[in-house]
Amino acid sequence: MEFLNGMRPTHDLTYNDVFMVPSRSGVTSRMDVDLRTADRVGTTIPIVVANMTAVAGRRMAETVARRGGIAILPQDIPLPEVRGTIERVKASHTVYETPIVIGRDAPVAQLLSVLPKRAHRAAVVVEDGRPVGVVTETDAEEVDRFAAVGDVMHEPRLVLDDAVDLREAFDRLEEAHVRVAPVVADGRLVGVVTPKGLIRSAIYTPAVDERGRLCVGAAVGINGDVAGRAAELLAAGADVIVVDTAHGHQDKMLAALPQVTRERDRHESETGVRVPVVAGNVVSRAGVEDLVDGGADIIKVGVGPGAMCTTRMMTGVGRPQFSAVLEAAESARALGAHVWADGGVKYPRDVALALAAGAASVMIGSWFSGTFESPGDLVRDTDGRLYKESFGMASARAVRNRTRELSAFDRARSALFEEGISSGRMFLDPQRPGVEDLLDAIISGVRSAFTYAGARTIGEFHTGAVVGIQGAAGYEEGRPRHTSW
Ligand SMILES: NC(=O)C1=CN([C@@H]2O[C@H](COP(=O)(O)OP(=O)(O)OC[C@H]3O[C@@H](n4cnc5c(N)ncnc54)[C@H](OP(=O)(O)O)[C@@H]3O)[C@@H](O)[C@H]2O)C=CC1
Ligand SMILES: Nc1nc2c(ncn2[C@@H]2O[C@H](COP(=O)(O)O)[C@@H](O)[C@H]2O)c(=O)[nH]1
Ligand SMILES: [K+]
Repeated sequence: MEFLNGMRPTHDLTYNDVFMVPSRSGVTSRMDVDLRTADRVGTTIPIVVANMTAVAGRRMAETVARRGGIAILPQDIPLPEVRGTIERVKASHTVYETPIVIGRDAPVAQLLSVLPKRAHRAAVVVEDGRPVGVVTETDAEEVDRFAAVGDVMHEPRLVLDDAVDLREAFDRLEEAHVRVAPVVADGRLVGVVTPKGLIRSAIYTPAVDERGRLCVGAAVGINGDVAGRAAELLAAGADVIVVDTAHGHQDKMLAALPQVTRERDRHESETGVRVPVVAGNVVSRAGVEDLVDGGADIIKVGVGPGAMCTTRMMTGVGRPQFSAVLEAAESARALGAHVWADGGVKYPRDVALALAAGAASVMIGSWFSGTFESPGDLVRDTDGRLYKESFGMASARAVRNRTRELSAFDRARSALFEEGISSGRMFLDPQRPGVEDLLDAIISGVRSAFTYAGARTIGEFHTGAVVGIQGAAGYEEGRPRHTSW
């Protein structure tokens, strides 16, 4: 990346402080852009879902991996649960969406509580493994909540065989005027498809492991039995291990990290699979160097930009994220390592700018918590707007959960040191309520940014992007106006 006209920033920059100027481009189509990442994680788009309890669960993980990204399961989730989640993500189909299955005798009230769990918002009634009914929210409108699903469902108008070609499947859905259809293999339900999902399957390449199963990562903290948890995560099939703490440039991290890389090396010698290790968070050259020295392949960068994060206001500590990523990426590159830009992403432009600064991938938390696929329950506010509750991993709420093994006194004391919001409201965008809708926006924005820079790959974008510095008025000028002024 270079600064426009050799400009030299006089202070550290946030994403809002910068813009990119177009360069002469030989990339004439946005479809010619290849967004595979160089960090050896297996992602085909540079998007990582943050290890936050309100964001990364099973549905998020499989949905994002199907489109080429990866989710990191948080360090606070008990091991048996993490194992089960990894197993189920790996068992999910790489093309077809996981169906919501409901019994014929289940009450409509139950149906309505499970429908928002998937963006396709339809459930399938299955008998002996075969789809015998499909039921949507419309079917349940103005029906008694205690009525049985069997009374409101309709027979599937279209059932597709799993050998069907994606284009043909799309045409058949359109012809049948069907919004969602079950897919079967030997008559048994294996998934569902929607027209939009089929188009996405033609655009995105799933992130898969060496055995062709969807990828998912998992995090470990720096306290407790770090080596033990890392070994368990590797045995469970995690495709990347994230060693994560607020202050990544501290002795405890530097002691924990080699324990994890040792387990990773042992796993490699036993299985032949090398699982990348990510460590963070840091924002300085020295921090990057020490973590790479400790064996990390990827450095997670960002202190304070997160939406749920109060660190900067509590401590004054942190660093404007664009400059943090720029410096960290430069140091990491010199050492053969990579950087994930973590936190503060609110628009597709922020992802493009993080990549311009040199990130291999970009981690997103809160923005994705406001989607159907995040783990929380869907809630409606007094104005009827749908939202999910989000909370920071250093909030009193998360700390209380993480320290549940400690004495009441120690738990209460730890919770005093909160550096995060305990109850944020992340509203679902009515136009983009699913995480795949957000991915579509992000990826189309990023592909477009690459063509403006004349870059076909993330590597070319790292070198080719030209970045200028702007004031608040420059940023404001770029915002759309939905009403007159
Ligand atoms: N990117 C960011 O800006 C931040 C991210 N987070 C996220 O919150 C989650 C929890 O992280 P974390 O709070 O580190 O909890 P952890 O459970 O990982 O514990 C942190 C450990 O580091 C010690 N420590 C020393 N200095 C600090 C410090 N300044 N802040 C926090 N801990 C410190 C703590 O000891 P003791 O408690 O005795 O001080 C404790 O032993 C992680 O997912 C992390 O990414 C949290 C804050 C900032
Ligand atoms: N200081 C805190 N940082 C937090 C907390 N919970 C998460 N985080 C960090 O934010 C990013 C995600 O950023 P977002 O803007 O996309 O939401 C996450 O990966 C953590 O590094 C917290 O409680 N305090
Ligand atoms: K913040």
